[in-house]
Amino acid sequence: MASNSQATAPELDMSLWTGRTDPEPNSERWHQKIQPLSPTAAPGCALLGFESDAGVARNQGRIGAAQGPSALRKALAPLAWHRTGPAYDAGNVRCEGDALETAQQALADRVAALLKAEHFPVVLGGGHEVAYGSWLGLAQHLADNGEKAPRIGIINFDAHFDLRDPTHVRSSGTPFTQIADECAKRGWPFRYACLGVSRAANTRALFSRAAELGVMVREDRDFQPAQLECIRRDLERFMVRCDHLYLTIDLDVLPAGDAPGVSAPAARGVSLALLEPLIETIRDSGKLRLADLAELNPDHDIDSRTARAAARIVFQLALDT
Ligand SMILES: N=CN[C@@H](CCC(=O)O)C(=O)O
Ligand SMILES: [Mn+2]
Ligand SMILES: [Mn+2]
Repeated sequence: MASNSQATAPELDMSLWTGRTDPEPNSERWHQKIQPLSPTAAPGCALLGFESDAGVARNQGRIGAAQGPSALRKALAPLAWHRTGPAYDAGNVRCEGDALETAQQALADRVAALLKAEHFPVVLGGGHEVAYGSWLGLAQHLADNGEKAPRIGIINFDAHFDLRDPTHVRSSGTPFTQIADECAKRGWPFRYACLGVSRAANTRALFSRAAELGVMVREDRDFQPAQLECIRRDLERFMVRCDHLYLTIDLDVLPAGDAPGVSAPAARGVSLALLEPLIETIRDSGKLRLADLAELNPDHDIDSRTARAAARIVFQLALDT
């Protein structure tokens, strides 16, 4: 629960979960199966919204991602149900005004509680400032469990490194530098893979910082069908060196035509057809503890394309058979 008045946890609103109902047996859709999270719920996939675009505003981007969680739920609601385990709606954490740090801490507390209850949290952003709160929740949980220096692997599908200098402004452009700083403070290794990076959208300073931090980088142009197996093998080598994985997907990694509803659309991007097999590899690794989706901005979406792509990714991540 949010611990103060600046980041509130609005009542769970299940009214977004509507859609087509088929009369045949075995024809359920997400809106018929998802349940409001209760404290005694059996372990399952728990969706938690992060209603924030304060980080995007600070990063001089196009605001609107605070409405992302609702748009994503609406797009997921009518999708067919293929899970065996339960799925829950855990409500939202809302960032009030510019109170980003408070909201990130509230998100971390909620994520840590979900992990403690053995759920698989999928956080629905929100700008990519969601990543700092998500990671902090996993870190809190692992520290509470007595892990001294957990090897957390962060896998970010993104056109951007989001490794800007956070000294003066902490924003949607700084979460991974903030995490690197936090890891250094704690004496934890920082393991970060950033896949789908656009060279044109990231300065030389950002490439240098990525190199200094030992980031695994694959550019958007590396994603060719013939190279997919090679990228998968590299990713597997990265994952072997980690105990726990945190997957974060910035929807601006997709081509702008597929995902116009983001703050900073990618001129080139990587298609979902190429990303999906890698997401499945990560899902099936046995190490994935937490995932989030960032930057869905319904104000700039066209015919819910971005929301539908995001929902498809959540659908895929939640498959357990
Ligand atoms: N999360 C956003 N990241 C990008 C935005 C780039 C832009 O607005 O053009 C970044 O800071 O690099
Ligand atoms: Mn991005
Ligand atoms: Mn990003």
